[in-house]
Amino acid sequence: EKDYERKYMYAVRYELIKTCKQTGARLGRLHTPHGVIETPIFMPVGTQATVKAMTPEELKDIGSQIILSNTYHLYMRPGHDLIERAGGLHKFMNWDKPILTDSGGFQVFSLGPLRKIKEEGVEFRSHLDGSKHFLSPEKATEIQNALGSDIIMAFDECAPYPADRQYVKNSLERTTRWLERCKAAHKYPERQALFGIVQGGMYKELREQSAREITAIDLPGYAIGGLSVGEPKEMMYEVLDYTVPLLPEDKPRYLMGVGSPDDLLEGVLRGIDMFDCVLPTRIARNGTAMTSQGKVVVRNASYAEDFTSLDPECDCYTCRNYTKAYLRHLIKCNEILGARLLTIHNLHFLLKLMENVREAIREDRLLDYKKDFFEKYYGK
Ligand SMILES: O=c1[nH]cnc2cc3nc(NCc4cccs4)[nH]c3cc12
Ligand SMILES: [Zn+2]
Repeated sequence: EKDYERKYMYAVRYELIKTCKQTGARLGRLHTPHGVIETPIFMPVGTQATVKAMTPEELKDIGSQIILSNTYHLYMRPGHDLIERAGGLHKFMNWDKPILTDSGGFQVFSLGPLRKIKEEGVEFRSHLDGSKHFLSPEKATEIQNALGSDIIMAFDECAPYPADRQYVKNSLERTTRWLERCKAAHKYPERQALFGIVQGGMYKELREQSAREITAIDLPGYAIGGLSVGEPKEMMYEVLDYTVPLLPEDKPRYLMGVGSPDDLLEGVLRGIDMFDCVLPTRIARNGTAMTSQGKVVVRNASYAEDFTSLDPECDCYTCRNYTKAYLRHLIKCNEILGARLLTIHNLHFLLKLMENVREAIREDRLLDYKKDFFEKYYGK
């Protein structure tokens, strides 16, 4: 389309197709400048402008609709200005579908003692060479504007777990002030959608306060942050139980950093539309596969002479062409092909799971699907 058409296009528009009668699950479509995304959706993580070990073509072949990348990492290396001169992140990494970038807050806070938080922003030392840097709502927004991602995340503070109530309250209130500053600094709201992030730790009243404050700021989508930070699963589900209903129905809901198959299903049941997690790609590289029969640690000696497919019920390239014995061999030798083949399978497994979930919502049988999946995958 011509430039003037793009000017009047929404950056991101959520279309709610149906809500499951049995549960809070939703079927939706997310319209973005780089294509339409069917939700609920799992987003593979490509921290340094690559989903590790995968080409864009392989990502498309397994059904990836959108990928994540990281503001902090790309700012540190190769630099957001270089990527801007390359024509933006899509062009730089040759990915023409949607991209979501996290704002860098979480990564900087994960640096631990290397950082100092102030109202203005966060001072930290580079994990690469120890040099001093400063990230603020304005800087994080400027970086994401330069990267050109379709969805950009507000610069927030993900409170550590556990954290005392007063700390979490002060932190969520600063995150709200930082969101206002991100929205004010955002240069291209008509083509990059800024999502706000709800914080509040594990405290019901603070989650309600954060949800009220963040959704009072009109934005194309909202995320739930501050979870998947080491808290018990049941605690995360409880926070979702009372936080998700406070988010507007007509906007996408993104649960950051989640997750494993059970967390994805529990999140969908509670009305979450978008997920991301490094798990499938990370465990693939050290030899663990998610299969229809549950986890298979293919590097275990028991598979040394197992000449059967990784997952008999999977139709991915890896399961159609290689045996567990061969995959084990590759992983033991730390061969690059081992990481590639297990990554292809694990991502395909989660993307296929979400495709099955969308179909189950369409046919109002999500609870049955979840029960069957849990019995096969977790044996319970
Ligand atoms: O509040 C958040 N704000 C912005 N980004 C996040 C990313 C997040 N990722 C996880 N968990 C997944 C993990 C990945 C590596 C260590 S934990 N939790 C997260 C919380 C946030
Ligand atoms: Zn497979």
